[in-house]
Amino acid sequence: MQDTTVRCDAVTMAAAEPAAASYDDELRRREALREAFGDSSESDSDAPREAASSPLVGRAGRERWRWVAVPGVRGLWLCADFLPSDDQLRLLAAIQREGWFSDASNQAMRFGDLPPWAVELSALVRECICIGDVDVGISPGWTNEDEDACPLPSDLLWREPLFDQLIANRYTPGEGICAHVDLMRFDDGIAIVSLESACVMNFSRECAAYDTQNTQKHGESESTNVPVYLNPGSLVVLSGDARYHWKHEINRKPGAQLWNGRELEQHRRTSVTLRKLKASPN
Ligand SMILES: O=C(O)CCC(=O)C(=O)O
Ligand SMILES: [Fe+2]
Repeated sequence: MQDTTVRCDAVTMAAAEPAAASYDDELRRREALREAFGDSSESDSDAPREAASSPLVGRAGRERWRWVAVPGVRGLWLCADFLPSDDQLRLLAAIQREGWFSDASNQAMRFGDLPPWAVELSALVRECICIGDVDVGISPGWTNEDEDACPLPSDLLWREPLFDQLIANRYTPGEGICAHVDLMRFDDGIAIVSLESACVMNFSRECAAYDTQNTQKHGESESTNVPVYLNPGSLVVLSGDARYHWKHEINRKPGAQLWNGRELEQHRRTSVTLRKLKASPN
């Protein structure tokens, strides 16, 4: 067991030393560009500016951004089409180039000085939250103008840096992550990008059980479960209730990955989780 990211199967971890964070500057964006496209794209003066400023997503991706509030879990938002397929491949290639994963290691953590592609990804998460369409769906009592009707409260959205910690997880078929709430040393506002195999992430909340007079049954509780389908290229954002009061879990044991009554085919899955460390008390 490590961190709160309790993998259901044995994993090892390649952790880096914390390093000083310098976040969103132009130099890093350029490095990210080189990383994703190679040197040639920078010297290509005919390249459109939009493409040059964001290697992980083209304009087509941006136009599709649509946020859905997951019914029943306050603070849980899904953007299913965050990364189009070619951008997913580019992100995977950038992760692959880090050389983090091997037979013995399927998780990597980085603190502070994130790789350029992760800095770029963080900026893209912010942009997606800012400009993506919002659909509050059947969330009771919300309108699209509500403070709640935004994937991240503005104090989290505009903090600097937005994220300074990442975990990349690689799951082979059958491997998942046990139910957990992320450690309290991480601040509110967590983003998870899914790549490769689709999966169902289950959110569960312990609720006290009540009898017919609505009095709590001694020592009893019931669990509310909300399954969320995470397709490759999707982004989920957790804050508030979803981050602190709901556990999340991916159970990929045979028979457990059910969606619309059918079992999902399992392949390798890679995810990138972005978080922000809480300031340490001096
Ligand atoms: O792999 C995922 O999608 C979730 C990872 C996670 O929950 C974590 O690292 O805390
Ligand atoms: Fe987690």
